[in-house]
Amino acid sequence: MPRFAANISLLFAELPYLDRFQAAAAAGFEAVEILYPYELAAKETQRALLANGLQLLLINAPPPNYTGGMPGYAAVPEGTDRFQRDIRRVLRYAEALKAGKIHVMAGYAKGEAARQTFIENLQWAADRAPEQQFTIEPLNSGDQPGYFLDDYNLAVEVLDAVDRPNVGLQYDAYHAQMIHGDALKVWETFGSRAVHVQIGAAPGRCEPGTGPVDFQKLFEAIDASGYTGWVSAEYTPSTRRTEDSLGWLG
Ligand SMILES: O=C(O)C(=O)[C@H](O)CO
Ligand SMILES: [Mg+2]
Repeated sequence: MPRFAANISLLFAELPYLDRFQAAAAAGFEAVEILYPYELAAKETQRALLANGLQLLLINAPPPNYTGGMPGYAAVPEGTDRFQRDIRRVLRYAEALKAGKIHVMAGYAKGEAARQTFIENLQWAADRAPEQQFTIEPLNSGDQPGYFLDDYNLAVEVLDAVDRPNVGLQYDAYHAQMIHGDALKVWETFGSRAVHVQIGAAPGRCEPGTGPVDFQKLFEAIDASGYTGWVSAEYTPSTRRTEDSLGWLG
């Protein structure tokens, strides 16, 4: 079985932010990801990680957060100044929190200029912080209408054009199933490009087992592929308490 981590922006969301770290550790997780840790000074998140012996796997760029923030500027042709400013800030957070990976969000844009902008911005970020691993993740257009990166084929075309060792694919079973209708097949086709993995059932984005994706098979395929990184649970629990949604961990 893969090593599982908790995305504490979605899991344990019934608790105040700083209480989620202890809850994740008590549930047996040793690693977490946080989509938008920017509402507090990095020091506070750092303390919570340390106090609970947790490793931080991933944060999103850009700030600020879900509520009101744009989902990135990396592919927005007129957004390059904003993109670079955001990346500088995110890198400060990532350094303070020892975040292993930064998910760079593409934003709302379409067409050739957007594609070129995305490629050049990713190259800029990759060259500015060669020690930092960056990821890109296709998001389904039902949740994010107009989001540039909405397909796994497009993601690998972009990665090939970016051609930097520190920019890779973030595979998410929920989005893969929503976009292409078969999360397992998407893994089999594109999994070799993945540097980070997230899971959630589709279409409800609840815990594994609440939709048609066969997670047992998916976990076996992930193991068989040689992927040795973390698999992060990124879903909205169907239960009131997150702990009660964790039966799939076995
Ligand atoms: O929506 C997702 O699946 C993500 O991982 C994004 O990072 C959301 O911000
Ligand atoms: Mg995801």
